[in-house]
Amino acid sequence: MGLKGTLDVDSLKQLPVLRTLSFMNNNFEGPLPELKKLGALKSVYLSNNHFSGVIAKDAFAGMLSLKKLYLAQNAFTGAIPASLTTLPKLMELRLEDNQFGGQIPNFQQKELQVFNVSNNALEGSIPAGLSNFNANSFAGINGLCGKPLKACDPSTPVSPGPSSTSTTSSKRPSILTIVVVAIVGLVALLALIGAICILCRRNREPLSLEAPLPSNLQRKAGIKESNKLPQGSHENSGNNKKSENMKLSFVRDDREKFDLQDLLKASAEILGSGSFGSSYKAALMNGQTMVVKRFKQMNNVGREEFQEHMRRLGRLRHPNLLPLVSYYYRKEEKLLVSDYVERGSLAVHLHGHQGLGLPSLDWPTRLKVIKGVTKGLAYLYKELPSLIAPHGHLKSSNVLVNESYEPLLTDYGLIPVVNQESAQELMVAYKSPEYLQQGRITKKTDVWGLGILILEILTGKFPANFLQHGKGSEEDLAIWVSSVVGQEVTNEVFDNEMATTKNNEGELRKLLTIGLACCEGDVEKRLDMKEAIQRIEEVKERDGDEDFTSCVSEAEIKSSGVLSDEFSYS
Ligand SMILES: Nc1ncnc2c1ncn2[C@@H]1O[C@H](COP(=O)(O)OP(=O)(O)OP(=O)(O)O)[C@@H](O)[C@H]1O
Repeated sequence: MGLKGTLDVDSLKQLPVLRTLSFMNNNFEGPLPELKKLGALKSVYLSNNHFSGVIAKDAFAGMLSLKKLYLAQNAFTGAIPASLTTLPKLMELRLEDNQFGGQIPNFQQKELQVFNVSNNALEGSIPAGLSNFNANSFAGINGLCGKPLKACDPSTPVSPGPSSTSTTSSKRPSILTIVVVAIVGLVALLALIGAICILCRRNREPLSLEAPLPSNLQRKAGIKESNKLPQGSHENSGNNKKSENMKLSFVRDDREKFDLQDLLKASAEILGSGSFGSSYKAALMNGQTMVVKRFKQMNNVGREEFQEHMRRLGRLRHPNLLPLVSYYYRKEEKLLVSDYVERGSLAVHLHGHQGLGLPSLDWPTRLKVIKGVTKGLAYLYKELPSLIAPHGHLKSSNVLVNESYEPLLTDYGLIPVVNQESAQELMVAYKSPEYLQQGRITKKTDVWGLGILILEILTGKFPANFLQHGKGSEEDLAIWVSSVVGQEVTNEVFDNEMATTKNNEGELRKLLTIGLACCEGDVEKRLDMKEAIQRIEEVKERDGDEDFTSCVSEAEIKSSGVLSDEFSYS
């Protein structure tokens, strides 16, 4: 568009969900904008402008989500910033047609798929981590050597660590390298001695985590850590029982471990405040992004029983369950840690998508979500037979969706550990008609939750009680459900953003009828989970579909064990 001038990053900071920035093919000038102020960016396209000058070494520090960076065809000079080598998710880097000098920093990211530094003034050897790229990625640079280009002269400096900015000639750096190596060696030795001293001291005086870094989880969340915590290792080697009990406990073996300290120091962002407390997104330095949910009312059982229950939840494995990764136990509060799911919750996709510029969910996607939720529930029923309501807190904000819109249930299986009083006040299971009328929860309580969810997905209406976080709104929900039940099923009932056609009308109605049967107030008349699953699996995307869809679904169910003979809720 021929835009020119400089970019005002500070004004863009007011767009917290901004993920992609593109000003390619314009006439912007001046130094590289301070992109790290927009730390959540995933893609930055600034190629073919007039940006110039040296880019600071740490210009990209902390941009842990950055996947694509296009700065080609500008007039940048100086070294390629070393902080680029620390970006865990970097997949595409295009720096061609600039005047970058010095050596290429030591890129080692395995995800890197596109890399181009051609037509710059670089020199030295190509780092081993880049040797698989095509020679075109390094074209037009005489000073470079090593795979995929010609072999290096023995005197050529080996690719430097991330902080090198050397622009010296090919002979002198070898002396420089020796000096650098000597200094690095000395520093390493001092660090080792320092570490030994610290370790010795730690044995006597456990480290306190009272020194929060700016913008870390501890400060944002106000998580109290008055107790002394165990040392860096998650496998506490000491016999100190108190320390043993203060560690972050992993319930899965297949996950890279991290410490509570790592979590507390991670840069954090609040995802939202639910009925129990807040959930935080924490970006760890090792590239993992986790969600930490704080629970204050979770003292229904003692420590041992709590731990046993967490281990039980940790053993669950199903494509439609968000796995619990680890937890932290403290008498006053518990933290449950799971993976961050980029696409967020079903609630956002159903009710908040317009504000975020997301498309509304179409009918096939909604059907897929309902089928996935059903499979996840069936699995919970099979694996947690001792729980009367194995999920217990089913609602659209507790259904996350992955990249392919496969639903992932979260906050499941928590009724046994949540304080009874709070559970009654806050958890969806306790809003069921049978609880409100007879004060009981049954094996069909989750079916009722499923029914509400189906109605919510089909009508696009937000059950009022969810808006109010479940407080004092039982009536609203009941009225809402019965008002839907009372209506004749006409097409107006359906969310008009679903873009339905004549072809799928019959199937939509079929599903709505199932949803209503799941919401039947009389528990005896309500579908049980097995019936609900079978009937939902029979729903197809379109009327008149060949039996193909249902055959596939049945095969899927069988392979997941959902409809096996042992499957029974009685
Ligand atoms: N692992 C996750 N990845 C992405 N978003 C998440 C994750 N866990 C929770 N969220 C979202 O964060 C927000 C806050 O979640 P939280 O669980 O604290 O509250 P809630 O689901 O609204 O209510 P409740 O406390 O009753 O479960 C919700 O929008 C939820 O969908």
